[in-house]
Amino acid sequence: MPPLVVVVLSAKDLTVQYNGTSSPQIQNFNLELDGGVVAIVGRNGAGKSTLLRTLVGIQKVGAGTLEVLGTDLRSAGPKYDLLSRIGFLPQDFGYVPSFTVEEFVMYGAWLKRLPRKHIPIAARDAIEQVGLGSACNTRVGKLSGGMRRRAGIAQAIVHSPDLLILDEPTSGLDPEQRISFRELIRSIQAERCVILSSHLIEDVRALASRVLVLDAGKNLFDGTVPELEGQELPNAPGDSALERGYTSVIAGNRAADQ
Ligand SMILES: Nc1ncnc2c1ncn2[C@@H]1O[C@H](COP(=O)(O)OP(=O)(O)OP(=O)(O)O)[C@@H](O)[C@H]1O
Repeated sequence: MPPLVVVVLSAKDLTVQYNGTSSPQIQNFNLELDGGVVAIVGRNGAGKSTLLRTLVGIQKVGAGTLEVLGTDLRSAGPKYDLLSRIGFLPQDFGYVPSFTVEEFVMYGAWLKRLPRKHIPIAARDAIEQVGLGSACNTRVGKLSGGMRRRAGIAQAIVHSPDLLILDEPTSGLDPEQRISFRELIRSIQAERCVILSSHLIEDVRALASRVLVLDAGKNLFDGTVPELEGQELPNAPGDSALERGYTSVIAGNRAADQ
């Protein structure tokens, strides 16, 4: 018998529009996902954060359908069960500056309804995984930007979510930490699906089993890293085949729009 494929996410003709804007920020977006690490790339304002915010129910679905871990995101009412299975690191995440790293991560675990007796150990584990063990008692407000982002990643993984959604997780990390972050994602990807947005092509190449190129809210490309490299057009700008493939996809779409 073939293995059972569990659909993590299914979006069909998904359209999302902020109130007061004249056109949708996400247009007819389609995606079926059953695992792996998916990287969403696109220029500033392409709609990456809007899409990720919609996947976790912060931004509402305009039209089309969206199911995440079997929950229909168009349905009304609280979605505690779904949210307890998702880890989300927004681009600009909130924190109480006076909390220590440990308190910050424990608070995240409590919000995710982890049983009280498991919280201290889960928090310690997550903090160790992001390499912040020695900063456990440091106040979050005193951390450097990159260290604070690592604390954010620890908070996102503390409840061992089935789906991890990270908005530009490596921005502000130093090269060593970016390498550690990739190792962390590799170590957790076997058990859970990861969706991340990134402007950093090396991170995409190192991590992604699937890449989506988003431009003006449209999904222009959905495939593997080698397939995106294969989109390269003659004279396309970029320092690597992947960058050239990416710029070619964007340029091809602009030419088609004119
Ligand atoms: N709250 C909002 N209200 C109205 N428009 C918004 C809002 N948030 C974002 N937008 C608009 O939606 C579009 C997509 O923005 P979004 O932040 O999703 O892009 P992005 O791809 O994540 O960009 P970046 O790479 O700069 O983070 C942009 O045109 C942006 O101006």
